[in-house]
Amino acid sequence: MTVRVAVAGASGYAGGELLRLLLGHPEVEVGALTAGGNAGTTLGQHQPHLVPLADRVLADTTVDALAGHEVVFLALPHGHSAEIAAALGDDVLVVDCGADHRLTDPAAWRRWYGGEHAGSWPYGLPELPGAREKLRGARRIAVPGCYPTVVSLALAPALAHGLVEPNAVVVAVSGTSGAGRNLKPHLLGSEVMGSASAYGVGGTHRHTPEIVQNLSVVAGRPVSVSFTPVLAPMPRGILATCTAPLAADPGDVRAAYATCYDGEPFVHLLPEGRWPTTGATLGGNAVHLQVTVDPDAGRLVAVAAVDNLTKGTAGGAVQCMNLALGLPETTGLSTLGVAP
Ligand SMILES: NC(=O)C1=CN([C@@H]2O[C@H](COP(=O)(O)OP(=O)(O)OC[C@H]3O[C@@H](n4cnc5c(N)ncnc54)[C@H](OP(=O)(O)O)[C@@H]3O)[C@@H](O)[C@H]2O)C=CC1
Ligand SMILES: CC(=O)N[C@@H](CCC(=O)OP(=O)(O)O)C(=O)O
Repeated sequence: MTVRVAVAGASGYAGGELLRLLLGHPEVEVGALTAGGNAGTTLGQHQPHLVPLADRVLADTTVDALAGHEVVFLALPHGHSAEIAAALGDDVLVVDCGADHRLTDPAAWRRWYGGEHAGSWPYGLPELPGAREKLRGARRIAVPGCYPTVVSLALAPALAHGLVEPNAVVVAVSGTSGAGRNLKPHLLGSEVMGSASAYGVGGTHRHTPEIVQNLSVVAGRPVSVSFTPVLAPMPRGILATCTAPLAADPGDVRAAYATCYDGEPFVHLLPEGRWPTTGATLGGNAVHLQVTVDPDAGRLVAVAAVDNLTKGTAGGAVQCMNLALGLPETTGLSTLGVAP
C-alpha cells in the first residue's frame, strides 16, 4: 500500500515535522508541498534537515495543488481548512493541524476565535476514551492543540475515575516553536533567551475551552480549568504541571493511571519517583507522565512532557492518519527521544 500525501504549510514548523515523519513512513509517498508567501521557493531553503526533499518547489496553497492525493495534511493558520476540505471531496482524508474543527460548541468557537464555526471533526487524540473508534475510517480529523494534547492526557484518568474534584489548575511551559515560525518581537532570541514568561493568564488562552471540552467529556460533568501557559527559552517541548483537589476516597492513584494507559503505545507512565523532562520526549511521538498525591495540600499532581511538534502536532496527526487508513497505529512513528 502506498498512499500519496500532500502537505499544505510545508515551510512552517508543523509542516516540517510532518514531512520528517512522513519521509520515514513506509506506506507514504510525499506529493505536493504548498506554502503561502514562500510559494515558489524550495523546501530546502526552509527545512534544511529534510535533505531528500531539498529541491522540491513549494506550490501556492490551492485546491488544484492539493487535489489528486489520498491524504492532505493542513498545517496552515486557522481559518483555511473548511474551504479546502469542501473542495477536496469526501473520499480524501483531510487531517487539519489547525483549530478550526476542534471545538464542538459553536458558541465557544465564536467566543474564543470569532466568526462562524465551520463544524467539528473527529478529534485526533486516540488515547481519550471513545476517540479511537471515531478515528478509524474517518476522512476528516481535527488534530488537537499542543497544550490540550498533554494536559488532557495528564488529567483524563483522574477525571474519568473520579479521583479528583472537577476543577484543575494547570501551568504548562512551552518552547518557542509552539508559536510557529512567525517574526514576532516576543519570539526574538534576545527576548526569549535567559527568560521565561507567563502569557494568556487568567483564563484568556484559546486552548482553555479545548481542554475543558476534553476533560468534561471524560468526566461526564462540567470541569473547570485554570490554565497558565509559560514561554520558555527552548525551541521545543511542553512540560505541564496539572493539579486538582483529591476526591474523598481516591484510592491508589498511580494504579488507576497505570490501568488507563496500559497498552497505549505513545503514553509512558514513568517508574515511580521519576519525573518527566521535555528533553526525553524530543522528536518522539510520546507523552511522558507521572502522577502522585500531595497529602498536605490534598491535591493530585500529574506532570507530563511532550514534544509539541511531534506527539503535540505532527506525530499525533500521522498516528491519526494510520488509524483512519486502517494501518497499524504505530506505523512510521517512534517513541524514542533525542538525548542529551
Ligand atoms: N507549532 C506547534 O507546536 C503547533 C501548531 N499547530 C497548528 O498547526 C498550524 C501550523 O502551525 P505552525 O507550523 O506552527 O505555523 P508556521 O507559522 O510555522 O507555518 C505556517 C505555514 O502556513 C503557511 N501559510 C501562512 N499563511 C498562509 C496563507 N494565507 N495561505 C497559505 N499558506 C499560508 C506558511 O507559509 P509561508 O512560509 O509561505 O508563510 C507556513 O508554511 C497552525 O494552525 C497551528 O495552530 C498545532 C499544534 C501545535
Ligand atoms: C508557545 C506558544 O505560543 N504556543 C502556542 C500554541 C499553539 C498551538 O498549539 O496551536 P494552535 O494554534 O493550533 O492551537 C500559543 O500559545 O498560541
